[in-house]
Order: sequence, then structure tokens, then C-alpha cells
Amino acid sequence: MMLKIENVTHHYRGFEALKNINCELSPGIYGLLGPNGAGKTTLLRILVDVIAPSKGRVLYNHRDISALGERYRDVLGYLPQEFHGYRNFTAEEFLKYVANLKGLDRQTAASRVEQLLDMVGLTEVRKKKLKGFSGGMKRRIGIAQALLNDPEILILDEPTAGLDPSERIRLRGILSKLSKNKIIILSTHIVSDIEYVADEVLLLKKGELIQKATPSALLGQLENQVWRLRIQEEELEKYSTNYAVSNVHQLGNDIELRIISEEKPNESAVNVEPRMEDIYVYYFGTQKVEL
Ligand SMILES: Nc1ncnc2c1ncn2[C@@H]1O[C@H](COP(=O)(O)OP(=O)(O)OP(=O)(O)O)[C@@H](O)[C@H]1O
Repeated sequence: MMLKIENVTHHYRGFEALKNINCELSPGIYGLLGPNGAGKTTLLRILVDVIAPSKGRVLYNHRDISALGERYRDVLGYLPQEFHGYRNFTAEEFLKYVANLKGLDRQTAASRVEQLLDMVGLTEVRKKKLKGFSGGMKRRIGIAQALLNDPEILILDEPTAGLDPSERIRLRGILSKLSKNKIIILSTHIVSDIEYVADEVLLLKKGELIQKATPSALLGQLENQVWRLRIQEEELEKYSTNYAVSNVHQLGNDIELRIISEEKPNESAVNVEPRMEDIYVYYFGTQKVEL
């Protein structure tokens, strides 16, 4: 199974949101990482055939998805960025309703709904209406509805938005179990979401795919370039102007900085293991560093 993105460019009224994206995806988990406005949602909406690219095409097993139509949708599961479900449906009713739309027979639907409610931890509230759900619960029901047809391709736009830390961990577990024989693409601007689950990370910056690599290959790029050092508070301005700073930590009157630099930034600096947060800062920069 293969999904191929070929020369995909997308314009919104003259604004180029995606610039000539090329990439091939085989089964595995892909983390699409980029700051707000990088083009993640646009790319995902093209991959689920909700919008057509201005240029280029997407191929599923060598066939253009726009020509496959319904046959492509049959193998697709999608959690949009804005997902609310139907307020007056209970969790169970909603999933059964979507199962019906996806063409599952009653018996398959009933067992699948039960299995998915359990998987996302919503069995206890299955008789509750969605309008009473928290943001995290809505996200989880959204993930469950995307999985109803046991899709080969699962596309999750910010699946962890609104989830608390334990829900995030649960989601990682769900995704890792699913990954065999599926192409799973999840978008996020939160590094820790993908650090542990992604087989490959796609870095999107201002509409361009700037990296496609395994987390360890990305981390390897910053080998011997991440430093921890202590400075005085008044030196902060100088360091944050001259270096990419990935963490600032106040320690009494001193400040402990984590910075990315090819050269040792000062005598006291100690080399430390790169983390995905360093990768993010290296490629996307940070807001102005302040205490
Ligand atoms: N319908 C639209 N009309 C005009 N411009 C749009 C439209 N949708 C998105 N854009 C612009 O295209 C760019 C990419 O948007 P997109 O939503 O794909 O980014 P994103 O990486 O998903 O961002 P976020 O993390 O904030 O969701 C942004 O500059 C956005 O303002």
C-alpha cells in the first residue's frame, strides 16, 4: 500500500499555502509537524480529497484519488481539526449513525462501536449526549468515528488538541497498536505528541516540506550541537539574539539555557543529548525569549 504526493501546490486566492510537495508514504505513523499556518491542515484536506490541489496530484496505489472517489473514501478515516459530532446524539448513537453512513451492517456496527468505545475509554459515558462532553472526550469520540471502517489510511488533524496528559498517553498507545498495515498521518504543533509514536516526521514550514526523516535521524542532525550553560540574567538578551534557544530555566539569580550552536557557546557550556524540542527550535525558531 502506498500514498504518493506528487508536485502538490495549493493557492488560496493567490496565497501559496503549499509549495510543490513531493513525498511517498508506506504503512507506518507519520507526524506532520509545523507551526501555525505552515499548511498542515491544507495538506491533510488534500489527502482526504476534501479540497483539490491547485497543482499536482495524490496517488493511492498508483491511482489518482480524485478519480477513485468513493473507493478511496472506503479506505479512509479522518478526524478534522474542527470536530463536534451531533450535540443531541449519545456517544453510542453517534458512532452507530456514522457506522451506518459508512455502510457497516448492523451486527458489525454494534460490535465495532463497542470495541471502539472501549479503546478510547468512553464505554462508561456511552449513553451521555455529546453536548455534555469535554473537549478531550469530543476528540476521543472523533478518533473513534475515524476508525469505524477499519481504514487503511487514517488522517488525524491535531488529534491531541484539548487532551490532558493521560489522554495523550492513551492516544499514543492506541496509535501504536493500530499502525500495522495502515498509513497514519497526524498533524500537530506539539513536539511531544510525535516524539514517541512517529516512525517518520514530516516538517512543514511556510508551505514547504523541509524534512522527512525518522526521529532518530533528525536528532542525529544536531549531535554535538546542543548545549546547556549557565549565564547571568543580564546576558540573556545577548544569548537569545545570537543563538537558537530551546529552553530557559531560572535558577536562583542565574539562568540555565539550552541552546543550539555548532560552536561551544562559552567555557562552561556542556554538550547534551538533542531532543525533538531542539529540532523544532532549530527549524522553526522561537518566539522572543523572555523570563
Ligand atoms: N480557506 C482559506 N482561505 C485563505 N487562506 C487560507 C484558507 N485556509 C488556510 N489559509 C491560509 O493558508 C495557510 C496555511 O493554513 P493551514 O490551516 O493549512 O495551516 P496549519 O499548519 O494547519 O495551521 P494551524 O496549526 O494553525 O492549523 C495559512 O496562512 C492560512 O491563513
